[in-house]
Amino acid sequence: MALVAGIDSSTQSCKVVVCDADSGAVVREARAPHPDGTEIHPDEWWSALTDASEGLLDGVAAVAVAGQQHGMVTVDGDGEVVRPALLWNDSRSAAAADDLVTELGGPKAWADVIGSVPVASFTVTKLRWLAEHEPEAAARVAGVMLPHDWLTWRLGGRGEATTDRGDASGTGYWSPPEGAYRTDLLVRAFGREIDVPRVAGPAEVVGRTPSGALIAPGTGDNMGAALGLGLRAGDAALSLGTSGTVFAVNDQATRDHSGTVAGFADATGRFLPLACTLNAARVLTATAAMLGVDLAELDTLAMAAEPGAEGVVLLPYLDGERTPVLPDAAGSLHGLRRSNMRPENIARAAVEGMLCGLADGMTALTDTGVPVRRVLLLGGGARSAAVRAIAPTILDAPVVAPPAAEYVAIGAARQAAWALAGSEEPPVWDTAEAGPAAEPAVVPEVRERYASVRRAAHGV
Ligand SMILES: Nc1ncnc2c1ncn2[C@@H]1O[C@H](COP(=O)(O)OP(=O)(O)O)[C@@H](O)[C@H]1O
Ligand SMILES: O=C(CO)[C@@H](O)[C@H](O)COP(=O)(O)O
Repeated sequence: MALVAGIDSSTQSCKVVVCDADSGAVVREARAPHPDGTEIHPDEWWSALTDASEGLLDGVAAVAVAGQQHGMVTVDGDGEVVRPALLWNDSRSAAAADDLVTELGGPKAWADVIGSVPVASFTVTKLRWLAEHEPEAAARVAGVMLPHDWLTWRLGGRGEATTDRGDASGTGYWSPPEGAYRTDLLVRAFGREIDVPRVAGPAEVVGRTPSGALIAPGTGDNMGAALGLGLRAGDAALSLGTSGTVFAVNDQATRDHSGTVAGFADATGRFLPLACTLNAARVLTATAAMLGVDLAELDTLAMAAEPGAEGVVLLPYLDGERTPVLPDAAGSLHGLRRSNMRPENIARAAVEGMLCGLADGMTALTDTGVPVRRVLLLGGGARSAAVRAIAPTILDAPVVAPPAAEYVAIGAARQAAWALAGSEEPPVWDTAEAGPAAEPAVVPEVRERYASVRRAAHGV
């Protein structure tokens, strides 16, 4: 039995799974935490990866890394890290994003060229911020990589730097419709040309680990999840990790001029239109902490309240927000009265608020012409019984919760198995076989009230 490994280096932790290359069955797995913060030295990711994979990779024939998207890793001419990486959820480059959008002629101009309208998450805006705010560090930069690029490069002994089209599509200087770097946009942002990783083919072998395992190109974490779930036409994944994402695999490139849907590429040669919120599973942990309960008790409270939480609405912009673009917003509770100010309603409002933002993302996705006939829940937040119970009251499509598993890491392992097999298509794995879907039981007033509170509070 050949074994392959997949690594998910995400915002809060590094997860490693080892799978049977033929069936995808998970043979063993481990994880290690990442430090909190929106600015992290990449050595922290390496150390978590090393800790999590300790003793796990023996006998593994191929490996791939899927990583949190967009993070800016800058290296000097010797390959040394210039400054800690700015992560996807670091909003300091919001003004740089506005400037870049205006300079190119507005949101449509960006969407037409790269399929997305850059916001502070995108690497291109972080490069502009660095050039403007830290000119001495910027002067030492010889190259820029994404988190998964840098880890893949380290695994391979710091040889050639590579990336894949999925993760490259979140930089803002690689165009999914054109399938090529737009060096002009990188130079526009940073002021000069710097090295970028070569974009490898979806199942190319890009190196070997010191123990001889093949290294596949890896990808962004959402693209990894799409591979791990085996997303098909009509499926939308709704991931509740640190970020909330809703995405689908599509044959055509997406260009959403409103910017709500990012027109990313996937890890197989197709496309991955995606909407992303900055506040997802941590809305639940923060609400549980505020109420002084654990996550299971939060579930019980939320499920004891009526849909709509008797009028209580949480706008969950605890870390600012990306969709809608409100980088400086704070969260807010609305509709409190003496009669409804109960923990049950606050818990329910947290789950509903988190899901309403993603329901809006799903509507934007279908508005671009992507069909959604089924929603698959994944990520840490999908382990919540309340989320699984409440999702059908908010999302206008049948909802399924595949068995709880690390689908990003499994997707990376599937890519590794693909590179190992050298086949045209990825191996067929049925790791995400889900039970019956919960039919939608939408309570329209919940989203309507959420939207009217959001408009009143933020004008969007
Ligand atoms: N049963 C649960 N209910 C609610 N949230 C959960 C549950 N289990 C895990 N989480 C949350 O999921 C998050 C981690 O999810 P994960 O998808 O691994 O995130 P990331 O990939 O961004 O690091 C944490 O914030 C954790 O508190
Ligand atoms: O920025 C995005 C998508 O565009 C995020 O989805 C990141 O890729 C982080 O993922 P998680 O750590 O939340 O899984």
